[in-house]
Amino acid sequence: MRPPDHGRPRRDRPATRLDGERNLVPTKISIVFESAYGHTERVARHVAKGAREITGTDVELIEVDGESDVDLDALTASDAIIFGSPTYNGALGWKMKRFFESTTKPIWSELKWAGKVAAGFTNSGTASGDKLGTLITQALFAAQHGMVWVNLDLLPGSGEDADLNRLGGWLGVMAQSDDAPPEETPPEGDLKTARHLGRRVAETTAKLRA
Ligand SMILES: Cc1cc2nc3c(=O)[nH]c(=O)nc-3n(C[C@H](O)[C@H](O)[C@H](O)COP(=O)(O)O)c2cc1C
Repeated sequence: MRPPDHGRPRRDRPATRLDGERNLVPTKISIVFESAYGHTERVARHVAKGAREITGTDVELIEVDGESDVDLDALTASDAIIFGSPTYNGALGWKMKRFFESTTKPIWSELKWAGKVAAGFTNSGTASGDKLGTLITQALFAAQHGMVWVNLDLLPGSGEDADLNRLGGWLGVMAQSDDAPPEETPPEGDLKTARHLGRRVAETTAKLRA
């Protein structure tokens, strides 16, 4: 019996891994986020930074304010949508929920976002803080829309501030802010993880478009 060939290069088709030099497929990624005090916004900016490292990726940051409606046509024109929210009471914030519900009639009823790439991130005050509740809600929303969820392909960090995947999550980015202002927290490891997710979404989106 032949051993599995996971990870071996295939010679019968061109390599599909894309990097900054080789991504010739232009893609558009929208990052829709909520943030009351700026910590989740900082995470969003690092997700954007990672995505922009992949040449040809156009990134737009859209903050939901709970009053104005998000331009759903702009999102429909995107190849990928990344969702970000603080965790409040173990779930996502109401502004994000309001945005989710605003898509049901105009978007979900015709499955207009089916096939788009999706991913998510959250920030909360404590290390766990039940952040998973937020990420699960984001992923379920994407699933109901027929979107393709991108997770984190990372081993867990050991909890040190600079560790990639410091808090050991896989469904999306988990970040932690304490009482310090957003200039000081979340720690570098969480921001690094956010950049990683941005790059991974951009690479995956370009591969799917190619
Ligand atoms: C109403 C409320 C509920 C909260 N619930 C949680 C929680 O369940 N878990 C947690 O770790 N932090 C919780 N926090 C802390 C927030 O998650 C944290 O302040 C927030 O992520 C900061 O993000 P922002 O600066 O983007 O608003 C809560 C804060 C508020 C105001």
